[in-house]
Amino acid sequence: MKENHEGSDWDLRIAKLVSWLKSSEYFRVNDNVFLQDTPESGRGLYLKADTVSKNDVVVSIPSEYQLNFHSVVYHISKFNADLYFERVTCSDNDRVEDGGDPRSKLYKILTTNVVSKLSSFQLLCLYIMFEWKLLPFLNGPVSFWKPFFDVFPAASELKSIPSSWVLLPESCNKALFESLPAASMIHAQRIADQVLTDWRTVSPVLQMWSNAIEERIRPTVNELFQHFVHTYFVINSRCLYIDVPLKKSIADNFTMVPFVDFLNHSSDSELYCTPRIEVLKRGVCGLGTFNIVGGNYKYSTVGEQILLNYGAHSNDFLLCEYGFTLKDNKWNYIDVSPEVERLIEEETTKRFLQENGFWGDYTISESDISFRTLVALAAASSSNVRKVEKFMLGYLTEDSFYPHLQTLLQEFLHSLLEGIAVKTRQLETPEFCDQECVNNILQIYNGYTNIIKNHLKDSVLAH
Ligand SMILES: C[S@@+](CC[C@H](N)C(=O)[O-])C[C@H]1O[C@@H](n2cnc3c(N)ncnc32)[C@H](O)[C@@H]1O
Repeated sequence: MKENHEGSDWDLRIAKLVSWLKSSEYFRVNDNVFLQDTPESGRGLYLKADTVSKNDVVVSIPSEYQLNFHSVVYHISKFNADLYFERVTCSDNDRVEDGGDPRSKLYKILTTNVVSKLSSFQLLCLYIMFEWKLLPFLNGPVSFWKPFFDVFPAASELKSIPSSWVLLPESCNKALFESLPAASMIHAQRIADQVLTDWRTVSPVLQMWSNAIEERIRPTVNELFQHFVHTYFVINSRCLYIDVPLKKSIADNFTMVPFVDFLNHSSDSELYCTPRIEVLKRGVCGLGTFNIVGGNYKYSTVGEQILLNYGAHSNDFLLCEYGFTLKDNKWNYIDVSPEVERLIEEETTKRFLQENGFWGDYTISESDISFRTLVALAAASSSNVRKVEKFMLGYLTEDSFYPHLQTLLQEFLHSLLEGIAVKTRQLETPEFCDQECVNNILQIYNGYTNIIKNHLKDSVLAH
């Protein structure tokens, strides 16, 4: 991690966050844990004393301190009576009098019709960006969420996210994008395209709000876009799954939870802490109290990190969504689709695989060469289509293609290793400006190498 969080300013911000959360009697942080910052993974929670065992509550954050589609709609409705969603928008008693707060005027544009067309991401980007980045320029009101915003990561802490290299003209990592493995490059480009789509949707509103700021200090369109990208990746790297009744799409089901978002990731999904949501405790606005509870692993060594599992994610995925990679990651796999597809030279073989739904999506993980990959390689190694068809249907095993398939597989794995060696050597040249970002990519290739070597070892033993 890049930013130094040590020192009194940070301590003060954390103290203010805790004091804000303590306004609710339901806020809890386990007495046995403490917050610490390390150069490797930034802020995280660690064991201070005693133990954290299965089902022990590590953190508990009530609904009204979470940012999600429901709580944002509720907060906007305090300034806009034209925004109405049953049992979500505020009652007339909670509405803010139009007494000079600029939001009473600016939030008017967010009617029920407008808001219901926005995704969770778009609404949260819009709202957080306004309350965090623009409201401070409008003399007077302070956002309810300020203590939460004040502990958000700085833009510099999100610089390892590859989509930002292509989105931000000033990124010094632009050249690195070409060195990404294909899987990361495709994923990062997809995120960058989504950021631009969302920007196109919300930027007219943001620009209108920004025009309310005195011209002398008003952000330019370019600055607005930078704030937007920053806000986008803050949300993306810190959101947690929750059921959002107002929304249908899975991508809309998330919430942002202070303090819980200090927990770092572990690939061991079965062992470490897990979320538990108490939907009956929805409070005045929101989706339920968000608890993190201990899992099967019992924390008993003082100083060890309390970890959460973000999902069964490979290093390609972690880099693109969160901007980090793990040294050991059991969920790593290699997408070898481009390389396998290049091997299939015969047009008839390609058509045969396409017609049978076996074209593309070829992967190799530590434990498996996927069946699809074996079928495609069997088709490349044999001219006997009937035999490949029987293999496809499960009537034959890959051993029926011995020795051609096994030889082709060995050559294929060796050629993958050579390709990785070339990419790795390119990354070791001094032309790249940011070693931390380079190291993340090297760590992905290293994971690939381990997977391939494992299969080469197996195939040598098998034959
Ligand atoms: C939900 S936040 C966790 C808190 C974060 N460390 C902080 O300082 O605010 C997610 C971010 O933490 C970092 N992170 C999480 N798990 C990590 C890990 N195992 N190793 C390195 N960085 C990690 C990544 O930068 C990621 O984007």
